[in-house]
Amino acid sequence: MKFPQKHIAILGSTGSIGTQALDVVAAHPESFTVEILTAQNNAELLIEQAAAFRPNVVVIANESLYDKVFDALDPLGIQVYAGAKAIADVVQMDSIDTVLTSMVGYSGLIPTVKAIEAGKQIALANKETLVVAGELVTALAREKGVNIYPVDSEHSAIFQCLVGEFHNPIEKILLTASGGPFRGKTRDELLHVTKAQALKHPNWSMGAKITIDSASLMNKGLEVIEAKWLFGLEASQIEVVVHPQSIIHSMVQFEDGSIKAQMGLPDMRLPIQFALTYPHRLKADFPRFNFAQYPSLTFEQPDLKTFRNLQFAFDALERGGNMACIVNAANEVAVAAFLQDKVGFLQMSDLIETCMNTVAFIQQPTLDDYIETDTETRRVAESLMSKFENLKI
Ligand SMILES: NC(=O)C1=CN([C@@H]2O[C@H](COP(=O)(O)OP(=O)(O)OC[C@H]3O[C@@H](n4cnc5c(N)ncnc54)[C@H](OP(=O)(O)O)[C@@H]3O)[C@@H](O)[C@H]2O)C=CC1
Ligand SMILES: CC(=O)[C@@H](O)[C@H](O)COP(=O)(O)O
Ligand SMILES: [Mn+2]
Repeated sequence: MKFPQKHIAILGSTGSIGTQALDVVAAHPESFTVEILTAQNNAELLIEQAAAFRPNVVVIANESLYDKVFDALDPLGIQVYAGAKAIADVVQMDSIDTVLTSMVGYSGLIPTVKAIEAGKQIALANKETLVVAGELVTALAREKGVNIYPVDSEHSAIFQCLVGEFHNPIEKILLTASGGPFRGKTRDELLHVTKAQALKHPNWSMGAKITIDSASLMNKGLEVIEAKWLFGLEASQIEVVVHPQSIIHSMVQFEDGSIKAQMGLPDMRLPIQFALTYPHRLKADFPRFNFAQYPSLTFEQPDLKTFRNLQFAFDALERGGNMACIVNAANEVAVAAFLQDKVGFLQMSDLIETCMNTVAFIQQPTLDDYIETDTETRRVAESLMSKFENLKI
């Protein structure tokens, strides 16, 4: 079977996933045409990428940067738009068949919904979309006959284990977690950790938000929720296993007890490429794993009492409705505040817990309810923050 050329939009092309996606494209120019690139603030890199990959369209979300991007790219015949609404509009263009959602945070939700409504295939890096509105988004994808291919390394691993097994029920998945830079630390030791320490992930180089999420195990919590919606699982079928080396990217256990694992060196280009090329595997020169260099692969249980965010994610799954949307919005405010030295590391969890107990719960949310919940949670979280700032340890 020949791999058909894909016409892609890369949302968040200037980020960690976006730039690695462009590396994948550059290595296979015959397989991909980049039609659309988008970014938030990094106009210089967006212009540079557009000059190299010659998309038809670019969008800069920050409207104040429109003139700068337009002046650079209009002479190249590239259409330039600005604003969040423009991102949600361009993903519906006829010229594309696939959208890689690699922007960070809640900003991914509406463009992903619009792309699915237009029947585009989704390569999903933006896990927050499924955390906020997984039930709605996956139902819409089924209705429109759209596939959502996971980019997140763990979910790609699970997907790769399931190829050839789609008719076999999953008994459970084993979602691996590195444990982050603070694995093994006590709450007392976490009281005074700095953002510089939290930004040092042991195995992966990623954007700031997901790196802080990894340090607090919120990333694993978001991934538990992401896995539920991608693979149609109950919370009881999702087990988190700490695996500090990040070589086994996750595992699936079937009903006969067999466990399949997907392994490799930590390198996001592989899951990005597989999400864009499934069911094909394109030849790639990513560095190969060598067992002799890893004589010991180790496993341990997560510490949910110290890293409370992971427990909150399981609680949110049990509550259902808009609870995961509340957790996500509170976490986005908490992480931004931690990165600005406004709250301490452990206070991020306190902020999320208070929002979970404060913001109105809705059992059957509509898209408008999710949007309202996100806005309301941010309002509550910001107002709580002023109190937390005074208490900062
Ligand atoms: N990095 C990784 O290895 C992995 C990432 N993911 C997920 O992929 C997503 C992207 O992560 P990552 O690449 O690390 O993030 P980065 O912060 O590196 O990049 C984010 C991208 O999104 C753009 N962006 C930021 N805010 C907005 C906004 N409000 N509207 C539109 N665009 C915006 C940024 O533009 P600008 O540069 O102009 O600010 C940038 O292009 C996240 O959801 C993350 O959880 C999942 C697995 C692994
Ligand atoms: C590369 C990737 O998928 C990240 O989500 C990574 O998994 C973060 O690692 P931990 O959250 O396990 O520390
Ligand atoms: Mn991951």
